[in-house]
Amino acid sequence: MSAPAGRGPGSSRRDARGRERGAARADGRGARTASAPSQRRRGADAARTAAFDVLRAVGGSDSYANLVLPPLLRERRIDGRDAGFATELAYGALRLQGRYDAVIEQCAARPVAAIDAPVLDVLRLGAHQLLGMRVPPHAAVSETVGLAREQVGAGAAQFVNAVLRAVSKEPLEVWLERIGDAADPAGEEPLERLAVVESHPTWIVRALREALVAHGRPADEIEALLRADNDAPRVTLVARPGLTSSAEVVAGLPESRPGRWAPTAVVLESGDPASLPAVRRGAVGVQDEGSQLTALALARVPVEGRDERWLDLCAGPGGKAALLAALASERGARLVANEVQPHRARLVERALAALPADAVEAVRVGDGRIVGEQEPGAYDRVLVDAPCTGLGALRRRPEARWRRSPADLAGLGELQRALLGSALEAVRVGGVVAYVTCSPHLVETQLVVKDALRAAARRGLDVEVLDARGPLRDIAPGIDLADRDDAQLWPHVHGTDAMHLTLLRRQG
Ligand SMILES: C[S@@+](CC[C@H](N)C(=O)[O-])C[C@H]1O[C@@H](n2cnc3c(N)ncnc32)[C@H](O)[C@@H]1O
Repeated sequence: MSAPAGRGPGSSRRDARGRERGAARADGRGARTASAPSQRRRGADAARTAAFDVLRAVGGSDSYANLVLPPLLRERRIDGRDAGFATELAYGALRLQGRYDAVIEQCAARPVAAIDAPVLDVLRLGAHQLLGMRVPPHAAVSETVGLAREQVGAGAAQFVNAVLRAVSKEPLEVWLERIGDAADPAGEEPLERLAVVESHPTWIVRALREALVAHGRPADEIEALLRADNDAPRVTLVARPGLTSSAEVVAGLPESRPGRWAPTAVVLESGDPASLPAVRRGAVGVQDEGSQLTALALARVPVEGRDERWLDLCAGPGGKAALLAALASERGARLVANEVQPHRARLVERALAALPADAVEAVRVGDGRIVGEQEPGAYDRVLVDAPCTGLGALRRRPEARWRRSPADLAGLGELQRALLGSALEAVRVGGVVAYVTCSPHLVETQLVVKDALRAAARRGLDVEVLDARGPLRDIAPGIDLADRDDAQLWPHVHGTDAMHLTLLRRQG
């Protein structure tokens, strides 16, 4: 379902010049900010309406919140604190949807499946203001009731009023106790309790806990991990070597600081990265610090002899390709970036545009599964940043946890095995392959590597698993890694996405 009629760009809330009606926000006359909601009296404000439209687009037409919201804010000229409010409201309501639905069910005395979808979205927004943001209860209820009246109708507004008043009667801690008890009345299903309280599907909680344990971390860290998934991540920038440095970026941006691990990383404390001149000219990109570490580790691990041709097998949209090409350029090597989807290959071209021409041999559109057969032994370093469930980046993709299902693992697993198999053919003897996922799910990480090594052995390839801790510790001294050859990063430990890295060398 698309955004409700009349609420999209150019709707009745915009005047003939496309400006927000009534508020004269840009002039400051009578401005109402989302962060001072108690001062508002009528209807729904622009920030809440934007958040509502995002939830509708995500729930109704399978859109991605982080693709819908930024252009919507730009079109409606919502900026500054209002933009921050709309973002926190939409993303928070989506991340914590499981928790809020359980609260709403108790207050509405009916299952959420029996509530019309637009009304449920309004209730989720109200619940997040009451239980997840510091919006005064009176303002949260009255503004959200106004939103319901405007978007769904008077009858719905009454229902929303009654439910949100009930929600507002208890603080978050009481609700967490109640929904936890409802999920686990006998006290025998702690994962069910955790799943509802920390707002993750149970299968994901189980998979994340297994991955923690397999990587030498205590099972009870799962709670901290789920909480980290519920926090809004900071924007991390990558300073592309040869084009700029993290020190230069930090010196030019008062609202930034160096990253924790990667020498290329800069944390942006506030502001829109797209507006930064260095980002516009391609010297700097937006990239999670864990992603940076995986690309840096592939470039760091020693190879014997020739080190001239590097391959990024699954390159779109090009974040790691741009970092790899920058690193390749520094030592006279060249990158081939391959991507199966033409529109994503175009994004790779754009990401690589700022790099010296001799750093990039080609950006190709092609199926990575056959590159090994087409170009056996042609590359010195190969990155397989495999398509995956993205369970390691749930904090960045607020709706992803509700979209994914265990059934996704089968199709992705087949693709991941084929891509890694192809990479092991494409790398020369003595060269290295990095297998990377932004998922810690063991089926996508350890199991894929195990199967791909077995299949490679059947084809007569001799492949050694390298200790990824060496290059990672060279890059990030003191980084906390398990006592295993492969490396798993975690949001609650490292502050990065839960990136997985296995490094492999062709021995024969
Ligand atoms: C995890 S993303 C890569 C992210 C990228 N390395 C970056 O840092 O921006 C996986 C990519 O693999 C691509 N892909 C999926 N199947 C593929 C295939 N058979 N061959 C090559 N690329 C494929 C997807 O379209 C997607 O762009």
